[in-house]
Amino acid sequence: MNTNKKYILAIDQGTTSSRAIVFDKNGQIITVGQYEHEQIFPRAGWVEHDPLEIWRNVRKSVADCFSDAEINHHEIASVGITNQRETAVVWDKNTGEPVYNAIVWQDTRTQKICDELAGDEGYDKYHDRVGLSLNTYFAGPKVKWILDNVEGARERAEKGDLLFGTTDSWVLWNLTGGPEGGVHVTDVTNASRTMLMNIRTLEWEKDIADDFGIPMSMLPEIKSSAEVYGYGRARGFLRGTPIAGILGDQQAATFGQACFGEGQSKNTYGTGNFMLMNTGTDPVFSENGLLTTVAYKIGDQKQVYALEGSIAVSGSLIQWLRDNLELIDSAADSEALATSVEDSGGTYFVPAFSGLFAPYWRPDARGVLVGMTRYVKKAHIVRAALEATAFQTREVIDAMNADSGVDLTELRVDGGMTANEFLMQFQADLLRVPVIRPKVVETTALGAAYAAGIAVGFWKGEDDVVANWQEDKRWTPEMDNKEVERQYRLWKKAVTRTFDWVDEDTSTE
Ligand SMILES: Nc1ncnc2c1ncn2[C@@H]1O[C@H](COP(=O)(O)OP(=O)(O)O)[C@@H](O)[C@H]1O
Ligand SMILES: O=P(O)(O)OC[C@H](O)CO
Repeated sequence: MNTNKKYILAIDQGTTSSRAIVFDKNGQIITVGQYEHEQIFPRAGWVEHDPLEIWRNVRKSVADCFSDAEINHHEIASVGITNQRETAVVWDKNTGEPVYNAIVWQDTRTQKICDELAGDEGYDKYHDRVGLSLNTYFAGPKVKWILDNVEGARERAEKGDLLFGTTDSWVLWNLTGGPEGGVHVTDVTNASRTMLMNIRTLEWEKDIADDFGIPMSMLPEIKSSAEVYGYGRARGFLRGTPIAGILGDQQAATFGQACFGEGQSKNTYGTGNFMLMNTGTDPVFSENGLLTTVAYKIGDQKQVYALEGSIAVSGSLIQWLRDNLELIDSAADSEALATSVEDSGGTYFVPAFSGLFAPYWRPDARGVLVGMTRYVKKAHIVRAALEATAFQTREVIDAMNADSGVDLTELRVDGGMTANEFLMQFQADLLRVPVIRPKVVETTALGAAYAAGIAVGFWKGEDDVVANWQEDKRWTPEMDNKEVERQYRLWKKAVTRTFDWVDEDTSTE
């Protein structure tokens, strides 16, 4: 291998921002470029991003990295891409113009589409083939919505002019040349979030695509998570550089956290919360509201599966307290406020803003703040909002335990909210096991970097990932168990108050 190649570049196209991060051989961060993009809320329940803004931000993030560290593409061995999953982009392959904004994973406008597809057979009708139940969360229904609602889109799609991709595919296609030879590919982990891929064969299910009215010509080619997909376009910053890793962001974090053994788990605390448990080389089908997903596939090795507990709203509740209620000036302020009071003053905040995801999957739920009295101050509400993340995680872990029989002995954590020490301590209290944060908390980008590095021989394999992983801090349970169970019981009672809120006549379109 060429010794000039000292680094791997990871592009993390997340829900709130796009980042580029340069890593060295020890998995340490050299430099970061980051740009936030606009969150577009055209109606209640709708969430969109501008794909062109995202692509612009990716380019700017890469340029910032190169200028900060005074490096160029000659020193980059390969590029890995990781991304917010399920967010659907449809664009014209001749012009590179999106036909509509990206419809984001949190968006609930496709409820009617899911109801109609479910018909008499129910929401689980594809579960055995794709590992998922019909839900607004996944990409397939969003593509159908675009084809059904954007004028002329279906005809253009049927003519073969339109392409679909999650944001990994969108970024890869643009990086590799766009209309001039762009590569239209996704990886198995992202494809496993569309409802269109067979979870065992890792191939598109034509029957299901037909049910959704999605022409096969729109779908990207499904490849492994670590192989060379293409090379940076001639006039870009990454000219000639192999793009060699793609993992959906939660799978990338699982990889970056070195969860390679069956039963090993990580929990990422970002916009939402996503816990994944490695279940080995055969899919496990949940009976407790978890998703079956592909964790990773390295080149032509057999794929590894995971059970996933997805929580739609965690860090975004803190953003909402900041932006919509203006209770705090910054997300970090939530910690000082929460610890200025002894407890949540009897309040419980269930942020069912997009319905409830795991383990309930209740699209009819909406957010509630219960237990309010005149005693309650803003600090109690902020504390309840932080505690909500930990309670939701406990519910997911209970479901994991029921499905897998694995008793968690520790939890590896990462993501923006793990900066909050109060939350981490409360999490350890609720779970009764140590919560452990690694030194590099950018595990999402790191996981994609590892996949890309392994594909080109920069790293040898998973052993290098394990060797580079280092513990930074751990929180151990302190709260009295009786008190934990009392609060957890009240939390569950609060959850039941969110159900059945959306009536037949509530518009979701
Ligand atoms: N100190 C903090 N306390 C609580 N929440 C925080 C803190 N710092 C960041 N967050 C939350 O973490 C989220 C950002 O985490 P990040 O991992 O960057 O998210 P994503 O990858 O989903 O864009 C935001 O929703 C923010 O509100
Ligand atoms: O971009 P994040 O970190 O909020 O992750 C989004 C998830 O991939 C959605 O499934």
